[in-house]
Amino acid sequence: MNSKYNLHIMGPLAIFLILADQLTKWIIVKSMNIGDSVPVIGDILEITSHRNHGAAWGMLQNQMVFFYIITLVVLAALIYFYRNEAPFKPVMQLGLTLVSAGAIGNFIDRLFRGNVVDFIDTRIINYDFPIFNVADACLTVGVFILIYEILVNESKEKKNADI
Ligand SMILES: CCC[C@@H]1OC(=O)[C@@H](C)C[C@H](C)CCCCC(=O)CCC[C@@H](CC)/C=C/C=C(\COC)CC[C@@H](O)[C@@H](O)C[C@H](O)CNC1=O
Repeated sequence: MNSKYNLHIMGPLAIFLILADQLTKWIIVKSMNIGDSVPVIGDILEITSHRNHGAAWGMLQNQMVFFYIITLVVLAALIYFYRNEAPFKPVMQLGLTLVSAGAIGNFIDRLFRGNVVDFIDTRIINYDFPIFNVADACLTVGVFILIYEILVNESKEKKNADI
């Protein structure tokens, strides 16, 4: 994992995550009615068939054109950073790959379904977290990896500057 772009790893990983996201959503659409819920781990984790016409927490309902534009801008930014900031930085490449796969997964839903299929229904420490999907999980983990990478890099650069 130390070639300049590691595309032989990140490419297949992105494709796998997008396929996993689309396959899980397809199974939910085909096998459950909207609102159906199946307990997996007590009431901590359930599979609930849900549709979101907005963004996280249902923000900006039915603003599909806005979501298309935002997603394309996000993807363009991710490609730019991958080419210009991520060479020889596998952790940053991983974060960018996860965010890209998540954005594409939800983009496919918005384009062909007009909404996003959600089904992972968790209750974390009694907080009823919004129902989400594999693409959201990729986006969120990818965002945290990028935040970590940027913070770690900044602290390293400061240390080098102090020497
Ligand atoms: C994850 C980003 C949301 C995702 O953004 C996308 O598609 C991107 C590519 C395009 C959006 C139009 C633009 C980004 C808006 C920014 C945003 O929203 C800030 C979010 C912060 C984030 C920390 C990074 C919290 C996390 C929340 C959730 C995820 O929990 C794991 C709950 C998900 C449920 O509300 C679920 O119903 C959502 C539904 O699936 C549609 N998903 C989206 O809009």
